[in-house]
Amino acid sequence: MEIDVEPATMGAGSITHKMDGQLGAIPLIPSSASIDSAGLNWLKYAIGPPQVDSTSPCRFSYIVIMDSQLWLDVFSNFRYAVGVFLLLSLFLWKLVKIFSNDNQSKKRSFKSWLSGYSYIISAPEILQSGFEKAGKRPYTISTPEHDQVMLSSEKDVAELLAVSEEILSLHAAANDLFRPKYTMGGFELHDNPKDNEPNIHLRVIRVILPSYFPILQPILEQKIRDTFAHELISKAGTEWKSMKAFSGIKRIVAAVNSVLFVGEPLASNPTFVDAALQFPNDAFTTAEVIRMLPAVLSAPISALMTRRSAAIKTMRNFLFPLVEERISKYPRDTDAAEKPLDCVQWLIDSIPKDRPWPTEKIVAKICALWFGSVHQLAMTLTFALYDLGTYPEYVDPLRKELEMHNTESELSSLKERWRAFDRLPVLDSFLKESARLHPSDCISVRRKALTPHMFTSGTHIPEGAWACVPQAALQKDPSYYANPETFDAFRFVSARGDSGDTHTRTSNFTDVALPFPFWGMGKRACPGRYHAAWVLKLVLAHVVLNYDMKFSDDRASRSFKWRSAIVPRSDTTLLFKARGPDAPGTLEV
Ligand code: HEM
Repeated sequence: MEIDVEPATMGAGSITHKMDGQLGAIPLIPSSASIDSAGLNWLKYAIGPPQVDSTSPCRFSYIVIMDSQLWLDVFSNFRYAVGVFLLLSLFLWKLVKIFSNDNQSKKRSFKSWLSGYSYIISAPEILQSGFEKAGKRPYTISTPEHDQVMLSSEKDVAELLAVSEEILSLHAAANDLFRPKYTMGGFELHDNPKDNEPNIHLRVIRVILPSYFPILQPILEQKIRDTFAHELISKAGTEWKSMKAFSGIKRIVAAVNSVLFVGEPLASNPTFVDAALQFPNDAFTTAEVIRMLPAVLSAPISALMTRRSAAIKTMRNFLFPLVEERISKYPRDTDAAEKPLDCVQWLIDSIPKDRPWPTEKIVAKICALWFGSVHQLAMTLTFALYDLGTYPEYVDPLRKELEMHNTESELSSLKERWRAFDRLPVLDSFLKESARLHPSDCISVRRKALTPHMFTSGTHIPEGAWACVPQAALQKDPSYYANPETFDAFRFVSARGDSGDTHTRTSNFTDVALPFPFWGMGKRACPGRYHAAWVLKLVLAHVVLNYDMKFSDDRASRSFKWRSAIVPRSDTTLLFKARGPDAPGTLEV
């Protein structure tokens, strides 16, 4: 099969060249897989999960055929069954429309339909081979909804970041992706022109929260300890306990984030935490379905799939009284020491005195922050644990480093201990290497053209098209990384070996740069990256210090792909064995 990849329009002309696609033959889905009703995983039932050959991640294939047990599983979940049914109907409807055209346009529309829809099931391969052929020149990829111009040279990306947001906008791209009008109870992600303080909530996450990391770390460690233990299921006759990796980790991340966002006691209220986890899950899944349906179906289908925004409504029902109570209980002049330490409070305290916000706006900003805070973090953490299971040779160096940290920082102040923890080189490098090779998305820095834009190189972004950076390809680019396909947890430290104390970092996990666009780039680079890196380190440290860990099986494929996303499969189980009474406890700060 051939897939179209067009070099981006250079000035007036546009050339099209073809690449060999990598769609191919077809393995079967294990029928024992069970539905993770909370995740995006229903999609694998619609197209079948790719079986990735771990030695050559680019060669994989899909199946559209399923066994009867799988169909039973799908149709036992009414909402997902409706989604699958509608998508299949849409495919058929489009095909009928195409084949009712005259011969010439039949061929043309079938080709563009095919290349757009190839993107849904093979985006990682299309993006990678486009990158290899283009050699850092811009190239264009078709998706079912719009064209994407991929930029990867220093010059093009610097220019992309400098263009005004009224021309190339992240928030407009996010609105297209997540359809918040239908999936998030009505609020929009894009900048409201009447909002004079559009960035206050971002500052809370980027600046204020990190300043409290040292004080909050012991509280978070306790939460991680408790939630982790709660997620483990004992198996009779063995010391090993099991956890469904992705769903367990999502619940751990939601619990930890709840402490940081709303504080106790709400963070321990299961109804709130469940709704807060369900809200982004519902939004992602529903947005995927309605993106592909005619606009007229967006409202009824989203109402059906989100059960009339049940999760976000529950979340808001908790947040409204919380915000109002905080405003009345802690007036501005309250001593800071008496105030709760969480994002709700810091946001309230950051609002300009002379321009108070309505409760509705505070709640909407908290929900917007929450939306970005769970999924990518949970996917990154799941992939990091997969890497720990796949490359057990790094457990010892990580343990040594963490145990030494525990001993050395026993008598230090909270701040000094946190700083030392934050600087642990092997832990930081391991996570960065895991994110480099296993990002949860092959694309970063998405910007939608609100008006047409011409780059100085002559690359043209038409209105409605997106300019993006091919993250996964850049993170494996041999011009940036030696042996780019090799997992090397010491890649970002000065020395290789397992004596953690002799290492110093050559770059940081949270650094933002073109060879590592994991956090995006420019002034929109992820404001939650310090929070994310901190939580990743705390959970990984907890696992390494307290447990031996392994996979419950040795299957090759532990993720599935949908568009440019790479999502952990819900049926991977991890096994954990406590290291015994002599093992050092969790990290002490
Ligand atoms: C591993 C976890 C995470 C990854 C990989 C990640 C990645 C990203 C990326 C790629 C962007 C777009 C940047 C750009 O286009 O230049 C972004 C934006 C954003 N992220 Fe994250 N993120 C993560 C965790 C978080 C967390 C924990 C929070 C909140 C606590 C958060 C909040 C946000 C927000 C609010 C934006 C939009 C920024 C803006 O509007 O200017 N992210 N993130």
